Amino acid sequence: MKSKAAGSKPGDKKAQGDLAGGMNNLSVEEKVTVKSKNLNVLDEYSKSKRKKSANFVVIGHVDAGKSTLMGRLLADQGAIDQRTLDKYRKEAEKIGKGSFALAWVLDQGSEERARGVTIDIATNKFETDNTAFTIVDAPGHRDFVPNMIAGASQADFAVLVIDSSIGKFESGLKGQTKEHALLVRSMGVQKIIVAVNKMDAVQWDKERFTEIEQQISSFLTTAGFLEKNISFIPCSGVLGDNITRRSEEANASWYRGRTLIEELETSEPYTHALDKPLRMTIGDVFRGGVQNPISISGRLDAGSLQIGDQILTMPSGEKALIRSVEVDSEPSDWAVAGQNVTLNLANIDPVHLRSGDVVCRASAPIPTITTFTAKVLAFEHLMPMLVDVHRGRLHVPARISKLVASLDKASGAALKKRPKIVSPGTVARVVVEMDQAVPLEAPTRIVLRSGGTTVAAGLLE
Ligand SMILES: Nc1nc2c(ncn2[C@@H]2O[C@H](COP(=O)(O)OP(=O)(O)OP(=O)(O)O)[C@@H](O)[C@H]2O)c(=O)[nH]1
Repeated sequence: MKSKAAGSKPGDKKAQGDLAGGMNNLSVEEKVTVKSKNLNVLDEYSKSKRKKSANFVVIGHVDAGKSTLMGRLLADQGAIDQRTLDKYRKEAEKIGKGSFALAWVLDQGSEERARGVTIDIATNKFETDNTAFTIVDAPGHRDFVPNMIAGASQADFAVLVIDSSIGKFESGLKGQTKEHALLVRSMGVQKIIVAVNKMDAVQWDKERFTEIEQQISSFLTTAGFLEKNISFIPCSGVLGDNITRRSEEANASWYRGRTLIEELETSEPYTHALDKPLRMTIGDVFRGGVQNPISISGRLDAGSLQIGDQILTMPSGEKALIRSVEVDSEPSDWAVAGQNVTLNLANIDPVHLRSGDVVCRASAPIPTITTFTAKVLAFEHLMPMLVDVHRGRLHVPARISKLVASLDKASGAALKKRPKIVSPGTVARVVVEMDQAVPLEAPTRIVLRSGGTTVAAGLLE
């Protein structure tokens, strides 16, 4: 994964903070205590002008224009400098793919450039006045569904990109459009913004837009999205209409709604449980030198923390002290849920830290469990069978031990109790037993895989 997520190497001078200097004679613990300010983090957060953070996943059929649209968003928001953009444009023209230049802002791998298809998940960041956004660009190609699931598992909301051109909308609807939308909903994403893209290719035809709006809207509501959480924007990634600027008069003059960026700004991250117990899933572990032995990075799922706090890591049950904190690669005294952070730790052996482990506090530890019930969307036939449970980068051998019921997608009501088999496209409640105890609690997003294929994805109950 080409993640550019927060995280400097622990050898960085900056990460060591000013713990050195005149405090060389103190033990690590004493140094940390000296640095700790004992802040009321939630007060600090509400006083601070710090921007809220939001992650969104971009989904849609192959070639719907996802990368171009997001490249446009990044370029217009100033996240890409003009020189880089010009360079991409020149390179693209050299191999006769001029129109791909914007997409390259996201699809940075050379293999992807040659094929013009997004393979991996790229994370990209941009900011507005109020929010720091991270885009997880999900690929539209059929083979890449597992990557898209990883993207969806980090998302606060989704942008569904639809190709409005004649024939393309229809084939997309039969292709990944529905599959992706159903998947993000099953993973607990509640809000979806539909970018009705390539409107330039249908001469900004209002009737075409309305037809697409009606069809997608009826599908999304049966997939369990509430009408108030769905919005539609007629736009063109290539031309930039209704992305960060209003459409030209001659184009969608009939549209008075929000631009994509305005819609993103009004989308509140769905769970930033600031006042809940601390939870942070470790993404990466960095080992450094003697001075600065160990750092971890990841996103704070819930709660808050500050320099000097003692944390507990699960499942090892080991404690550690927070020496320094970085939020989005900038030094900070504290961090709250929703932020991407790097923590430099003291008093812990790195063998106790692995990506996928969970950071919490001894006063409110995350439970470690071996059995759970989940509401999942099936991609393959489900029956009592062996599976691997994936949560972020954690994966554990397990088995589906019981099919409790198949469920109505919209209401979640039981349709059939104790089915013998659940067919693809069905939402079901299942019981899963894992081979080892794992730190997991509701409503974590999980994926079930078997023999290298994703068989189901959903939420722990
Ligand atoms: N007319 C028109 N063409 C567009 C627009 N946006 C993208 N395209 C073209 O559509 C094709 C696919 O665009 P991409 O941005 O690569 O599509 P994608 O959805 O990211 O594709 P994958 O990464 O393969 O899933 C390219 O030829 C683009 O130039 C648009 O707004 N209008």
